[in-house]
Amino acid sequence: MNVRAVPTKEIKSILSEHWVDTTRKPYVLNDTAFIPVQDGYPFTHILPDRKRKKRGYQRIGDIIAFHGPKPGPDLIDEVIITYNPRGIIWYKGHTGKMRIPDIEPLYGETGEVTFKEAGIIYRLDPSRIMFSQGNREEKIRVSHMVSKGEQVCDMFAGIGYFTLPLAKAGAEVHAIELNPESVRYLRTNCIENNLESHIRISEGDCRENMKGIYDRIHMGHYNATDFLSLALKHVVSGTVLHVHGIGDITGEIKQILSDSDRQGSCTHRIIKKIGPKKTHTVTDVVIS
Ligand SMILES: C[S@@+](CC[C@H](N)C(=O)[O-])C[C@H]1O[C@@H](n2cnc3c(N)ncnc32)[C@H](O)[C@@H]1O
Repeated sequence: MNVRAVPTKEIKSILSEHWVDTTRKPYVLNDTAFIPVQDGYPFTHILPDRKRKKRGYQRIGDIIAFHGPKPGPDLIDEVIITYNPRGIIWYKGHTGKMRIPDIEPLYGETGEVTFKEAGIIYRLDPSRIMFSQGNREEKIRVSHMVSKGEQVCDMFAGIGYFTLPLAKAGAEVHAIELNPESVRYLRTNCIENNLESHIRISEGDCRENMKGIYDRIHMGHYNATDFLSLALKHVVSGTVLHVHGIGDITGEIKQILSDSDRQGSCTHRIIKKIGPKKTHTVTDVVIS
């Protein structure tokens, strides 16, 4: 598709020009809009035809990451033209309990990136550590639930995905993480965000590191229910748990509560779609 790059703020007036191909949609990227041009008129760029179904990818700093099937050369070219990224990677999957990404580099370089999301600075190497932008709304939601001085345990802290927004919202967070490389980024990210006095980091397994009673327990792991009976040893009436999982796990949670002689109310919500008929969910459990 032949397009002309124009300033986005001029798009409204330009769309009525005679050279515009009105059968195709303009493509807008920040301050630049790419307007489809009719045959025979001058153009500044050629973009791949955009008729195909839109394929999702993440922008993690200046690296583009694809999930799902391997993208073809046309899509890779489109992404290069559109974003001029430092590198493009394809996440083939994750391995082991630390969810270490199995990636294939597709273009340019990979390596450490620093970026801001909802006012928090994150640093990580997306080719070595997972990052899910689909959890953005959930991070905002839970951080709005926090009261100042609340004692929170983040049992699967990673590089601080939830730890950092929770601490920024006023919580005192005990962040536990098994993967030493994630812990290294977690420490850096605490300093980058000036939150080191509100975050206590334990490097190791949450099964050996939880201490005392918490007001809130964050369980950001797809197999969180495997760790729920342990978490229930660190609650009192009023403690809130955010139990992540795949699909509706409220039945399983109620069974574990009952087996542990605990009672609580469960509210289940979908965070994102992760495959055909497969959803990443979170169930808020308020202990009574
Ligand atoms: C799914 S990732 C983190 C996800 C993050 N909370 C999010 O939703 O984006 C899970 C993290 O838990 C860590 N992990 C896995 N098992 C653990 C355990 N038993 N104790 C502590 N951390 C663990 C992994 O290393 C990984 O960083």
